[in-house]
Amino acid sequence: MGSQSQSPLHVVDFTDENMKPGTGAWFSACNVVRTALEDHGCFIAHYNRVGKELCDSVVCAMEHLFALPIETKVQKTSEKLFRGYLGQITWLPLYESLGVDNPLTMDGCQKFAHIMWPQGNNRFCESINDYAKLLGELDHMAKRMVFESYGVDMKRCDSFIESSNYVLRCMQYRTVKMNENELGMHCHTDLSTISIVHQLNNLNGLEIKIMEGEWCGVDASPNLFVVMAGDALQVWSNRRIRSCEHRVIMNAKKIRYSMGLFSFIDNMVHIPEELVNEQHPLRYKPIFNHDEYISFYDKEKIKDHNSRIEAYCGI
Ligand SMILES: O=C(O)CCC(=O)C(=O)O
Ligand SMILES: [Fe+2]
Repeated sequence: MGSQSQSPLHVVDFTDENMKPGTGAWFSACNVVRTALEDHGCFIAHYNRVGKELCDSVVCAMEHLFALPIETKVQKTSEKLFRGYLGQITWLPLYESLGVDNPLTMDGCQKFAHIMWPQGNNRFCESINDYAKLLGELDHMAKRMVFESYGVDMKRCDSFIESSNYVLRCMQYRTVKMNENELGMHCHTDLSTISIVHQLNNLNGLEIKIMEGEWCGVDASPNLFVVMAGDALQVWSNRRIRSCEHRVIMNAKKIRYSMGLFSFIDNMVHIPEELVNEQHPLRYKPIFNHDEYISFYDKEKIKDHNSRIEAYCGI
């Protein structure tokens, strides 16, 4: 399964209160973000706004959620891919997940909670919504940094953010039984623009592919979040950024909980002209329909993300 190596992943410090647009700290962080996304499709955000206490209450919410009977969990269905209940998958036996649609709004959290607990569950909704909003702020900052680092107008970034929709996927990995494979989640790229992944209860497992055959583990901490480029950001960036290949190896001795905030675009995605020049000729059709791409993924089942993107919008 390839070897582990010392972390070459870039870390961006979001704990500095003075790091605001226009400052030197912001400017240098933008450069690190761009280099990291171009090199590995991801960076590690050191972000302390969630903190241990909120993490603990979200872990508690996850324990209650996944302890519900399967018949209840399967009630969360969705027309959209990967947003309903996923579990009992023969080739991914350790994995179970549930997607909360529109988690940045209290209404989204309540709609989800009502499916799981018809009488409602305020405590669950409050923790999940507080947590998702903080991840949402990180998502917005990451997008601003990406746009700024390529010199793309901030108004374009604001409309990119405004036309984003989010799902918070709550994930549980059970421990392996004797002689069972430790693969928690196969190697893949996400279909999102940006995904933020958090190893919620401090158990490692997430690995990033840094080169063919070389994997790099990510340390779990309440303050470390992996910000990954998805396929849609690869297209938006005219393939300057590559979408992040990752997997989960489940060698923990306890149930592992992780969270992913995935963002998608409602409108068309336009490749900015700032990203196209002689050195970087246009690689994809300049207008990309994110929903249509997800349907294409579902229908065509092309595993390799570069071949999939190429087949959908290559020129
Ligand atoms: O559980 C994790 O750490 C990552 C999960 C993941 O990659 C995904 O849901 O797309
Ligand atoms: Fe993923």
